Amino acid sequence: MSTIADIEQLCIKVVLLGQSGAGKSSLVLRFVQDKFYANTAETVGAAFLTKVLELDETTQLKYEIWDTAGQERFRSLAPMYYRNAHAALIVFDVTSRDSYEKAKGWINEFKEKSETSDGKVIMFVANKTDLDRRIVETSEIQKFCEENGLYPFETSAKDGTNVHTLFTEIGQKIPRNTISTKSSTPRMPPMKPAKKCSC
Ligand SMILES: Nc1nc2c(ncn2[C@@H]2O[C@H](COP(=O)(O)OP(=O)(O)OP(=O)(O)O)[C@@H](O)[C@H]2O)c(=O)[nH]1
Repeated sequence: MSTIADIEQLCIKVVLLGQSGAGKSSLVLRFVQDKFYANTAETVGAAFLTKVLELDETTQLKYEIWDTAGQERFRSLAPMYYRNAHAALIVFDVTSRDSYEKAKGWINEFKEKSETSDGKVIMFVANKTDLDRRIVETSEIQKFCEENGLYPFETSAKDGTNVHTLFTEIGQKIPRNTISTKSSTPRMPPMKPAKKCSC
């Protein structure tokens, strides 16, 4: 019957890495809930959030997002969260050179230790671009990304600039053959949630 649809769900694992205060949790909350909080509690260990986007009538993209804690005392936990991730968002605060330098330090660690197969996507995310006391300039970031094969992205979790685009681009850049899929059982409209994937 034409009203029965098979919904395929593609699951991608995304991890956020970067110094404490860079705005990792704020970016995730902007994407998942479209909210921003001026005062946030520091992340302890990691937080896990999901969001499902409809790609078309028969395909959903499920983001399984690990928002890691930036405090140094949690650093040794990070491999648990970035292992087998399809994509990493390495985030820094454009008003802090220290935050930028710390972000650079995450790149090799993720490249070498994430154990993700082909098609690893690394977004180098310059956050807090709404602030006028910016220190790390776009030209410097672009040059660094060109030299290191990264995708540069400028965002503001506060005003929402580029946040949705950042996450949708991740979905587009990850090669489809590296993403696990699960077809839901056939179902009738109105739509029920698709069967959960196991990745
Ligand atoms: N102006 C501005 N402030 C931001 C932005 N993103 C985050 N903040 C603020 O920066 C502070 C830290 O943000 P968080 O999202 O908690 O930072 P985090 O990287 O998750 O920090 P940890 O959990 O400690 O690793 C909070 O006060 C946020 O409100 C932004 O884009 N613009």
